Amino acid sequence: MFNEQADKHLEKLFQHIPKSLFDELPLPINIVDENGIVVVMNQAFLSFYGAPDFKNALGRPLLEFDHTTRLPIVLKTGIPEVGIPHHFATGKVAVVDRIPIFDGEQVIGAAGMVVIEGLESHENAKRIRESIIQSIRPDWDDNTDQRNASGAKYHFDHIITQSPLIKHFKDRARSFAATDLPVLITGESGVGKELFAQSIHHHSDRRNKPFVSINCAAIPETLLESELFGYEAGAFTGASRKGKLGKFELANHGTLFLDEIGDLPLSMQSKLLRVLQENQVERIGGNEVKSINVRVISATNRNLHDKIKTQEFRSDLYYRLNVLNLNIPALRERAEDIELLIEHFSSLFYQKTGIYRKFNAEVIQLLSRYPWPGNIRELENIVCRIIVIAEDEIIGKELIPDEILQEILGGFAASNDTAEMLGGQPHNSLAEIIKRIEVKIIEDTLEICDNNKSKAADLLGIDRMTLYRKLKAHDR
Ligand SMILES: Nc1ncnc2c1ncn2[C@@H]1O[C@H](COP(=O)(O)OP(=O)(O)OP(=O)(O)O)[C@@H](O)[C@H]1O
Repeated sequence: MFNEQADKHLEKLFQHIPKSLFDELPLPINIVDENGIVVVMNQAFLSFYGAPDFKNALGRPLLEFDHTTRLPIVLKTGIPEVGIPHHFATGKVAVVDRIPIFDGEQVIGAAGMVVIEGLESHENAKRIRESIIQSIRPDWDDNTDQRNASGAKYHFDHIITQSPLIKHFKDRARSFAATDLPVLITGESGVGKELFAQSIHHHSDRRNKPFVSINCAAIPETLLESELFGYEAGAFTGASRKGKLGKFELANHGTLFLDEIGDLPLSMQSKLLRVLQENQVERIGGNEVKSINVRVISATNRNLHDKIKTQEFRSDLYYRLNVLNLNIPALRERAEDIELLIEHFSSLFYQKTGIYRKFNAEVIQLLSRYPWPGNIRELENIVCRIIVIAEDEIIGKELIPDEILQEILGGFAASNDTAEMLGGQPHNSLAEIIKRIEVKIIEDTLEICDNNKSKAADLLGIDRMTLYRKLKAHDR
């Protein structure tokens, strides 16, 4: 079943398959245009879906008919999602592929294909599926089998973003992957430094070799040396009888990710520098020197320049590690990603649990004003926390945790610039300015709390009587 608008998409889709076969394809397919409007649905899809009114979805937004669809996300990210289990709104569960359709660099639509059990193993269906994927994106490399091959779970497709800034960093990181040089990734906690490190490994020639990571802040100083370099049998009291391989040896021919490198104790810094200079390790208690071939990616949320000034970090080690550099921006510097990430994490939650919740526009707007000190990790955590307690399908602002609301309100006050507070009259007294700020904060809080004065008083950390008194004093 398809309408006239479908032609453009079908042209792309059917480079290798005659158009007339579309309705006979045993593979359930639906296709949306760049606005998420359904332009194609084949008979197999309608039969699979089993909801008779679904054929009315043609020409309408897919989301209206199936709130569980991730095709709108694929439209935004341009990233294929292949072989993913999906719970449909009808309760059916199937393995699906979601493929963006490109015209040059531009995403002009997305196709959803149901790869049902049994159908997947059917040779014909498999061939057709591969042919469709190839015709949509001949250069696309099906990555489903690459996961976990090396211990790196993530690759660039997992970095969800619509921010030009992050897209730029992804491009830069891709070009770093083509080299074998050390990379230092800096940025606040939770911005995705490890995601970038794993993606670089995955995109490099070392992708089928190990990706080994060590958190330099989490391991006690006394154990760090044996963790990094290993030890021989009976090297010290309490050592294992068999000895132990260090992370460098484990990562041989692959990538070693040194997380929280800014917290590496000084004593270890000189040992690490020596290994990096000589490309050789010697296990504790051993007398054999072993050559190693490891690419090092390190990350830190510390300011290493400051640490060098205070002599807590060796400058020679810094220059060795910081040949290529990525400084990942905080989430608040790319607020345009917040809505997309909320959708992404709600959708992941849904895939895992079958619980579907949608954040309303006001909540998204409020959360976009929160500074997210814990960045994406914090956002993911808050999205899950809210979904778990939400009883209704649509999530409203009353479910935003109080501590987050308080921060948002503080932000409102700070963002009211001085000129506005001065009301255009530079000769206002300080008391007048403070009064204006107070009125504004109280008004914003009441608005957020739907005029519920007890809740507003709670958020402002004052008792209800004080709030009434202030409202009266300000003629509100
Ligand atoms: N752009 C993104 N899209 C989707 N998920 C993301 C993105 N960036 C980060 N995440 C997720 O956020 C969490 C934190 O990311 P990650 O561990 O890479 O951050 P980090 O900067 O290394 O943190 P830390 O400094 O605390 O080690 C992970 O669950 C990661 O998968």
